[in-house]
Amino acid sequence: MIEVEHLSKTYGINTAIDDISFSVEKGEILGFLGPNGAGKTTTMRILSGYLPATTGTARVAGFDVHEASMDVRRSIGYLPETPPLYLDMTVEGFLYFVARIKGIPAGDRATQVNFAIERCNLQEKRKVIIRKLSKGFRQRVGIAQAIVHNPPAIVLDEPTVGLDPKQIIEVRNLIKTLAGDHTIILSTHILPEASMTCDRVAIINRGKMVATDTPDNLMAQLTEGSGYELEVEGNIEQLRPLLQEVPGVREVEVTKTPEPENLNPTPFLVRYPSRSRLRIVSSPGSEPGRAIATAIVSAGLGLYEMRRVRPTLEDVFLQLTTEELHFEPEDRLGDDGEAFQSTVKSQQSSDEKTLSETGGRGDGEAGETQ
Ligand SMILES: Nc1ncnc2c1ncn2[C@@H]1O[C@H](COP(=O)(O)OP(=O)(O)OP(=O)(O)O)[C@@H](O)[C@H]1O
Repeated sequence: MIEVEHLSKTYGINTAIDDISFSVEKGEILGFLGPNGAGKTTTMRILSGYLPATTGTARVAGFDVHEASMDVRRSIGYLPETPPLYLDMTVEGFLYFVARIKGIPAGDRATQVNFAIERCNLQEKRKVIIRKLSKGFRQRVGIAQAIVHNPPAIVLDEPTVGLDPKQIIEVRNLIKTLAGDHTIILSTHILPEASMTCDRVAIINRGKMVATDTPDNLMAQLTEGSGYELEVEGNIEQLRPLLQEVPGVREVEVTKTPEPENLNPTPFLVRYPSRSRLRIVSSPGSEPGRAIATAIVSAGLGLYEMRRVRPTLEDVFLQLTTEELHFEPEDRLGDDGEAFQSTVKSQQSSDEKTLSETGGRGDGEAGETQ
């Protein structure tokens, strides 16, 4: 549905995007991630026909953005970071206005406006002046104006920025319901949002595409950050060499040692002063959890908590977009610009398997309400 090939854009001497290529299949939601100034908005504006590229091609629904820009505009709905709303119009009046601007024939406008109002759940607000709406409802009106002509593709630039947690969930759910019928590109800074909402993500840094894959695949291949956190009671120095011998264990770090009772100034604040906390880093692809638990129990120590730690999309993002990359050579971008084939399974908290006195944290939606 959307195909981008070797797209570049320069502003004077400043290269905003540099030879990027990607595609989005029909019905897919692609998350477009990148730090500030990475080139996301520039790419989205080119795709939406609002900005010419310097070199390269982009096609939406088969139409070239340069050669058939009017067809492209008919095929795409664009929600810029700041929704273009006329605050003194009613929701309905504004959508009729947009429908006319977008060239919808007069006889079809009522149907199309009703379609957008229903899809965005704005029925109760259709007669309300936009100025009086909350930011969340204004964002829905912004999405309604993007879909009023029922385009096959939708481009949303930071659609949840500035919304409160409840509004974020509502807009996110709305985006999910639009997928399937529509192909969606969604830029966001909220990485759990990308994990939860998007089928695939594309990560752009300094104008270059550094990764495109499903969030799960990207996370699954991250070499750093997999391991376990444990709470153990007993002689930790006796245990440490045993753990280091377990196949798949790369590093054992004691993060909290037992506190000598006479040195503990506030014993009532420390529930378990005799226990240690450990962080174990496992080798990529290994699964030493069972052997770790066996080693601890066989050594006669108490195992009170064992929690798997998995890299998150945030870890992937940081590794790909910070200066000091820590990848092994085979995990880096190839010199030929070949996409990064990388990184870690499942989002950290939702899949954490906790073996604990108090049970699992079960905070898989931790990012949801931030
Ligand atoms: N009109 C312009 N003139 C000159 N430089 C521009 C212009 N628009 C964007 N740039 C530059 O191009 C680069 C990419 O900007 P762009 O807005 O596409 O990034 P972004 O990823 O959307 O950033 P953000 O997340 O902050 O919105 C930046 O270095 C920016 O300063």
